[in-house]
Amino acid sequence: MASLTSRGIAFHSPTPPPAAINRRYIRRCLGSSFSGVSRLGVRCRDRPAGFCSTPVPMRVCCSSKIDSDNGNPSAVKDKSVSVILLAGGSGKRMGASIPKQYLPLLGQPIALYSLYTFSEMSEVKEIVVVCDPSYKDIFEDVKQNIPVGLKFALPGKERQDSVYNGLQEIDWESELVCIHDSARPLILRGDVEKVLKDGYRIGAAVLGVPVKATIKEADSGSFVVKTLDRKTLWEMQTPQVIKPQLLQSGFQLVNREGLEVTDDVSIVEHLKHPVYITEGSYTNIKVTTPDDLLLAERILNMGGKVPKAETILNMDTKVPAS
Ligand SMILES: Nc1ccn([C@@H]2O[C@H](COP(=O)(O)OP(=O)(O)OP(=O)(O)O)[C@@H](O)[C@H]2O)c(=O)n1
Ligand SMILES: C[C@](O)(CO)[C@H](O)COP(=O)(O)O
Repeated sequence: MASLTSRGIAFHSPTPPPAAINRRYIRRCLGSSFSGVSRLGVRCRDRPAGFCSTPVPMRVCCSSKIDSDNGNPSAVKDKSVSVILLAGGSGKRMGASIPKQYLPLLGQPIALYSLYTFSEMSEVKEIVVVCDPSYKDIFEDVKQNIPVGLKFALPGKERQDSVYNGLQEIDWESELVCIHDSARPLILRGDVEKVLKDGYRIGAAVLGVPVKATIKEADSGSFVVKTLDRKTLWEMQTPQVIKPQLLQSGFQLVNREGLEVTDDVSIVEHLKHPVYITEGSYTNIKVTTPDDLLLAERILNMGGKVPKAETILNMDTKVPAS
């Protein structure tokens, strides 16, 4: 049954919408294609031990096989991570009347999916939501249901300005900053855990997936310059995890030199500090255009872990009139 909120947005909620998806369930639905076989045709667990033990920037490898945790699976301490949840964009490419991160996905605003996922992780101390003040209440309304502190920061003109504003609000005692696009609602907790561990070891790590397509470089007249070697190409996602002081130093350089970046680890790359790619999941899509909404809905419908169902069911989500 669809219910209409005070802001006139219909939220269809016949059953509690899932706030996270279950990797095992998706694997069952998709068969062996979702079993961790990389583009190189090598299963992560079949790679030789130590394959990834030397941190090399941008090296293609599978983080789950890294053995430098010294057998300690929880190297990242409890309450040592500040999450910056980016919800300050306007979603032009979606073309909706409100920013895409507040559109309902199976009855729940997109931005709340990852908020819940992070809030359930013991490593997370606080979540700094970067959003326009007129949407703050969407997060305020669920504050009492989540076990971590919520802070707010104002969006900047570009994504990198929003990250900078969020960074200024974190607790500087935190060992890691974990930056996430709220427009990526399907992030899996297991993938966050992996990228946090890699970020902790290396100083900077980013979730990514091997590029499946053939990518060509073209000149301004649309003539092919060259075909890039697909084996070396990865598509970047979020979360992107960086030690706070390193990110702050990176921002000093980027701001001083007026550099533009489209993701967060690029800031660290400018410092020539190694950045590690943690292999993530293709399902961690960024909702950018209307077809992504349909895809996200389909992926959610295939899985079904529902943390905070009572929160979602009782939620009186408000979306401001445009
Ligand atoms: N000034 C900005 C721009 C983007 N974002 C956030 O960064 C994430 C990724 O950005 P993108 O998908 O490009 O979002 P928009 O900028 O909103 O989309 P568009 O480019 O279509 O306008 C989103 O969660 C978005 O809300 C932000 O916090 N501040
Ligand atoms: C950071 C990012 O999500 C990596 O894929 C992305 O670059 C941000 O969004 P945009 O669509 O590139 O603006």
